[in-house]
Amino acid sequence: MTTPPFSPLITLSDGNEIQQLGLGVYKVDDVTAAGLVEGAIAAGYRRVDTAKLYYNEAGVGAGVRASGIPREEIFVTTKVWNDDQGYDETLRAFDTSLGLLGMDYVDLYLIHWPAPAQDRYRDTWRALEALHSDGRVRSIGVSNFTEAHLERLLDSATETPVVNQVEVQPWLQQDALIAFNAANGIQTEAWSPLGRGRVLDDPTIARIAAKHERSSAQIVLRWHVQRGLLVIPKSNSLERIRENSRVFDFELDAADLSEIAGLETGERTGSHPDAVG
Ligand SMILES: NC(=O)C1=CN([C@@H]2O[C@H](COP(=O)(O)OP(=O)(O)OC[C@H]3O[C@@H](n4cnc5c(N)ncnc54)[C@H](OP(=O)(O)O)[C@@H]3O)[C@@H](O)[C@H]2O)C=CC1
Ligand SMILES: O=C1CO[C@H](CO)[C@@H](O)[C@@H]1O
Repeated sequence: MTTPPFSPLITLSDGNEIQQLGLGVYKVDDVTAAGLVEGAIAAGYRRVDTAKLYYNEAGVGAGVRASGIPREEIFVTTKVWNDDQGYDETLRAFDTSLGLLGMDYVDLYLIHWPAPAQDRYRDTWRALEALHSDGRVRSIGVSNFTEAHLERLLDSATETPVVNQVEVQPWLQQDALIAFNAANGIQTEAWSPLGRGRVLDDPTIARIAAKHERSSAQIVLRWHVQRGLLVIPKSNSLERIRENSRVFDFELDAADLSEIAGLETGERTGSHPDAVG
């Protein structure tokens, strides 16, 4: 029994539509990924976020096929890893990813990190533009780009990235970067939206959860949704995957939003973009 899709669609600046809430699969092994993706699609998910780095592109592709839902109704994101940056290297890495996925196109291809010490992200971006123009990638974007990286990229780019996927969670709210992205027509996507599970014990979140009779995860995901961000929570449990999808039937009020705004500490659960690659 397949549940109908639950997620609202957001229109990207290239005109393509993307489900606001999708499934993240970092640290899900290849075999598990196939079953989880199939189960998530049965539960109404229509979007999966993977990467070469996650070593589960084959499992994601298998799960999509096993779901029985037509390929064009599922949105698949993958990413070029730091070791594959550069024009020719990226084209080769993309072919490998596509082969592992067992697909003939990817919906969204991202530069995983700017890796500024390598200084190859502008060449990498040219490869993404080529993949976009030949139709093998529907939308192109970046991940972990700061304002400075984006400004440098935009100086030489023909196309503007449509998505910037960055860490956003209640301790790292990224107001300035989200505003910069929006001013440039770039949709912000929140990775580790649950702070890798760590923010779920926050007493403020727990209090708001009790008030709405929801779980802490649902409160945090609803906060992302109300901020207009794309969001990709990960879980290894189908029960939690279903729980994480039930965030479109209640609303946080102004007092809740202002309490969550007060949780900003600047604490990252992942690395700073200048420190990777
Ligand atoms: N572009 C980038 O550089 C990055 C991208 N990402 C993407 O973002 C996705 C999400 O980020 P991720 O780092 O996985 O972390 P998340 O913030 O999604 O948190 C995942 C953790 O929260 C737990 N969890 C999930 N749902 C619930 C729930 N309802 N109740 C209690 N605990 C819950 C999971 O445990 P359990 O699995 O046991 O349920 C897991 O430990 C990744 O999977 C990946 O796709 C992530 C990091 C970097
Ligand atoms: O996508 C990712 C998952 O998490 C890793 C560890 O923090 C990151 O390096 C990577 O970007």
